[in-house]
Amino acid sequence: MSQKPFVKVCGLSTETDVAVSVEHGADAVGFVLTKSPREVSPQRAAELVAGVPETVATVAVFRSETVDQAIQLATEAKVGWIQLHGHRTPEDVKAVKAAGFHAIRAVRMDADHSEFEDWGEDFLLIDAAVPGSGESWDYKAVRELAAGRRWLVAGGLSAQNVAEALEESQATGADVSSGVESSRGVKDPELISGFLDASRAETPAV
Ligand SMILES: O=C(O)c1ccccc1NCC(=O)[C@H](O)[C@H](O)COP(=O)(O)O
Repeated sequence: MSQKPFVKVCGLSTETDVAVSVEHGADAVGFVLTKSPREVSPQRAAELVAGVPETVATVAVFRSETVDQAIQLATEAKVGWIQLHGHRTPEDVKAVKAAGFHAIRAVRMDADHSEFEDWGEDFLLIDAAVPGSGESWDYKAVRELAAGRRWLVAGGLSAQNVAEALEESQATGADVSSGVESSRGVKDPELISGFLDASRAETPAV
């Protein structure tokens, strides 16, 4: 990859983990506002967002919520971006954008090809079957399907495989959660900084 990848660290819940992500060059930080071991309230997300510089994107993540609920909760959390998992429609993306948010739409790597079409989102996020599960997959499998899109590769990434995943998939960037945790839902600052450094490393020639 010749351009610097766009890297998002997701599922943050402490000031320390947000600060480490920002200091080590994260382009986006994510807060899970849906049922998850990483769930934070919109009020807690707003406290964390207050410590994020404007140059870094703040993302609220949703799965089972309707788009109207997501917009309401994201407004309370004071984020600039909404990430939608689950079954979605082009109208959902339009509603997010019309409400003044940037949009990330998440799809499973094995979704119907029609779901990889451009619905007007800022990024497509191509993930494992279960979001936030730490499951890896064959990142090069969607390379042709996603070519020409702005998209993030996600699912089972860590400092050990992110550079290779970016190279193989030709994604615009990467998203991580489990791979920077010491146990489920508990982020590790050293793993966060290691991931961010590794995501910008060139893949060694083989
Ligand atoms: O992280 C969660 O628990 C979660 C729950 C419900 C919907 C989305 C969720 N996470 C979304 C993300 O952006 C994750 O970072 C992405 O799925 C990658 O996760 P991981 O394989 O753990 O790195």
